[in-house]
Amino acid sequence: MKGNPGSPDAAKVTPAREAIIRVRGLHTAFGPQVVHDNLNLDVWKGEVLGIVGGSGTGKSVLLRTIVGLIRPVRGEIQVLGTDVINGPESDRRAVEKQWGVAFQDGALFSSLTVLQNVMAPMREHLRLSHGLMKALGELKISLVGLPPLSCGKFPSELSGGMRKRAALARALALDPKIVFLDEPTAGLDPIGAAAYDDLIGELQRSLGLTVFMVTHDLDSLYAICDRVAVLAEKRVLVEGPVDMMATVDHPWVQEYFTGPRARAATAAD
Ligand SMILES: Nc1ncnc2c1ncn2[C@@H]1O[C@H](COP(=O)(O)OP(=O)(O)OP(=O)(O)O)[C@@H](O)[C@H]1O
Repeated sequence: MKGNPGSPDAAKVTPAREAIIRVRGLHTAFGPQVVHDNLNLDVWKGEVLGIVGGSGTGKSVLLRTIVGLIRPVRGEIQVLGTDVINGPESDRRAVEKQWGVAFQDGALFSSLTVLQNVMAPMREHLRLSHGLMKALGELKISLVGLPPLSCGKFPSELSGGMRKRAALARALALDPKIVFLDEPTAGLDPIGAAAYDDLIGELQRSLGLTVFMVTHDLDSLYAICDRVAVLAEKRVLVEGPVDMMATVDHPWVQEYFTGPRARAATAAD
């Protein structure tokens, strides 16, 4: 198993792959509450990385910190080689166009239609004609498996699963290199969740995306994740392929990856 990049033996065991996201010495806190303390993480180009951990271990905070919604107390985060914490704002703005984010609840603009939602990042970052943005928006919407009819619907007129797909279409609006997903299958029935996993896997392969996915869904981990990073004790406790997690000697990791739900997910894989 690959060690935490902060560990002394990391250089020996880390394969020569390109880190598209590199987090070093991250310290995040809300007042007196420390969420991350000296957290290190590498996300490899082209992988689907699942971020797991008990409730409140800081998975969503990590995602939100990487995409610039939360300012850490200290630490370094490089995305595509750009220092997004301490570098110039213009560099951050440039790299921001290269990622898309789909939040758990979709976080779609309720007063905009699905198509207008998908076109919103294009309006902000691209200088294209309305017709071209509309055509691109419709393309993204079909890419995530939504019917053309959904283009004119408002988020409140969609099912939960459709809202998640619409959020994904918006995350793909600018042809990003990296997609951040916060609990993408939460609230979906098992068939809907499996279909969403298939979609992510297919998009990752066809578009060459790197996917950073916060999840509690063991089925997703086994179905589409190349690697898993476990958050515990305010840091990345361990990272490596999902089928190696059962060998990790840590109570939470053992319970999570060898419990009955894990056995069911492995059997279904
Ligand atoms: N904006 C905020 N202000 C204050 N505290 C926050 C804020 N956002 C998160 N926290 C706290 O940070 C901790 C980590 O939250 P986070 O949402 O990252 O957990 P999580 O690992 O994603 O949990 P879950 O699996 O339950 O979603 C929690 O204790 C939470 O209350």
